[in-house]
Amino acid sequence: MSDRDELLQQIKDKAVVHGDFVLSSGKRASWYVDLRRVTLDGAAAPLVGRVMLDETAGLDYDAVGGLTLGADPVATAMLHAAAARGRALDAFVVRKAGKAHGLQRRIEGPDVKGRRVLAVEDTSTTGGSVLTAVEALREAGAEVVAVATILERGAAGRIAEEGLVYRHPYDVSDLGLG
Ligand SMILES: O=P(O)(O)OC[C@H]1O[C@H](OP(=O)(O)OP(=O)(O)O)[C@H](O)[C@@H]1O
Ligand SMILES: O=C(O)c1cc(=O)[nH]c(=O)[nH]1
Repeated sequence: MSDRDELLQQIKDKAVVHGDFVLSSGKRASWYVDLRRVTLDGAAAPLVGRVMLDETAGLDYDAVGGLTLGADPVATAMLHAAAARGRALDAFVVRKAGKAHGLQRRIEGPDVKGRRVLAVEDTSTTGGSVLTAVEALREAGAEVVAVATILERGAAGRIAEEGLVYRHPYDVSDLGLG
């Protein structure tokens, strides 16, 4: 089975839940995809790294990250998958709010100023979270070359409005949902 097919099966088996949920945006939904159960799973996380690298092949970036928390294990999975392929890729974490002590950084990790970066998420419904990360990255002087998520849940139009390239290996139709 290909990495892409294997990861899709892992998502179906481990992350999809049905019920009545309030989403990050405040909207309600009858299904939820808890991708943390995949991105923090020992068998699935390496697949996340490889599939997301493959999905973004051809884009020129050397650092990856997004708004904590969902983006964090996506970025580190990509970092490790890249290292296994002999490619140097840094990761970063965008805080939801600035930090008042220590170095008072909003974006943690190697400096992103002047670098070509990829903004990632586990999933994107309205695009609010990933676009918050894009804004913080631009403020910090990074060039955001694209946005990438594991699962596109409805944000494609909003991301396109911002003129950003958007890559995602799966959307809701792959899960038979929506
Ligand atoms: O496209 P959006 O409408 O922004 O929704 C998607 C966001 O919702 C989830 O995070 P959540 O806000 O639950 O926070 P967490 O990452 O800290 O768990 C998910 O990880 C995305 O970041
Ligand atoms: O919109 C969200 O908050 C959201 C949807 C979803 O399926 N999974 C998730 O982690 N967040």
